[in-house]
Amino acid sequence: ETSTCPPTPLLLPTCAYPPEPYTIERSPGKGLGVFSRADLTPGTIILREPAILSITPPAISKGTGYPMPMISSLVREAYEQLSEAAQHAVLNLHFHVFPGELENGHGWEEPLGYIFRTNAYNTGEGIALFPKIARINHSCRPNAGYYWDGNTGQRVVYASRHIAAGDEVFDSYIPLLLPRHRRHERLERYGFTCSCPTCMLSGSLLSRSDRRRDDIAMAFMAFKARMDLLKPNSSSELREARRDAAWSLELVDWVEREGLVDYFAQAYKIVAVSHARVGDWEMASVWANKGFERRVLEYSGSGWAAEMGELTRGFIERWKEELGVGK
Ligand SMILES: C[S@@+](CC[C@H](N)C(=O)[O-])C[C@H]1O[C@@H](n2cnc3c(N)ncnc32)[C@H](O)[C@@H]1O
Repeated sequence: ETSTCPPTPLLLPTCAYPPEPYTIERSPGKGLGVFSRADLTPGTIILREPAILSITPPAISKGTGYPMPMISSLVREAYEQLSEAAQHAVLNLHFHVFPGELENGHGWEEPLGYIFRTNAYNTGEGIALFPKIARINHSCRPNAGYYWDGNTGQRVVYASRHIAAGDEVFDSYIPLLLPRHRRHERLERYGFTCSCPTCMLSGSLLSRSDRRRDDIAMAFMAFKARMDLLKPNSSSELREARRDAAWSLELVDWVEREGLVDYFAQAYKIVAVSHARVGDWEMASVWANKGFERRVLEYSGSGWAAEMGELTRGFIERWKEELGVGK
């Protein structure tokens, strides 16, 4: 069971898992779900899958939705090209319809459009269905992340934290830096109310979590404006930069407490850059390296991993200069 490695390379140099470290089973209250068959360390690839049906949607202006009848007919066209087995796999997918929607006649009289709305993911060029990945349920504290690998034309799902054998694999369908009521609004189109550990909090624990997610979103925005690496020019600017550096560590604490693994790298980068601004090259190097490790774990071939690697190398050079080593 554990001897054969998958044909596609794992990020990890050794393969201690069965070829497919997941299974698709019933998940109580959630329909089908994907479950881990082994203890998975962060970064382990769980699933790679090419699209079974893909469309290139028309360009839309930001903030407006796709014209649904048009999407529906693009999906229908693509569906007609599929083999019978592939058509069967598509029609087998779960879909959500709002009461009365089927009768309203907005061009979605058949399930294809609804199947697409409930299950499709973005690829580099379009929107597509992946029948196995479509079985992954949502959590606001997910244990899996994903990316589109344009080189192989596959969507890749990886463990973003440790997943024990038998655990359900969850990704997130929505942005997570929102309080619970706003996350639930975003999830309405999927027809369920999330009951993940974060959504099940109540009283002061829930308000704390909601506030933290809001605060993290605001802190990310505030830091974005200060990531220019300019050295402080006056004693007041230096004081402010030192305050930022201390605050950045608090931001990491919030992100880690919320278990928002998808945002760790972003928070670590903020700590690194904030400490670089005040000339603390040791802290800058250590935190940039943490961010780099995280980016590599998420997707070693990404531009973000390359960028974080560059930043880390630069900070380490400055640290070495300060220590007078490597000359
Ligand atoms: C992309 S599908 C996921 C796989 C689906 N469970 C199935 O049986 O095919 C999305 C649907 O799964 C269900 N779902 C996903 N996450 C859920 C959750 N946290 N709690 C309850 N239902 C969930 C909802 O019915 C949703 O419309």
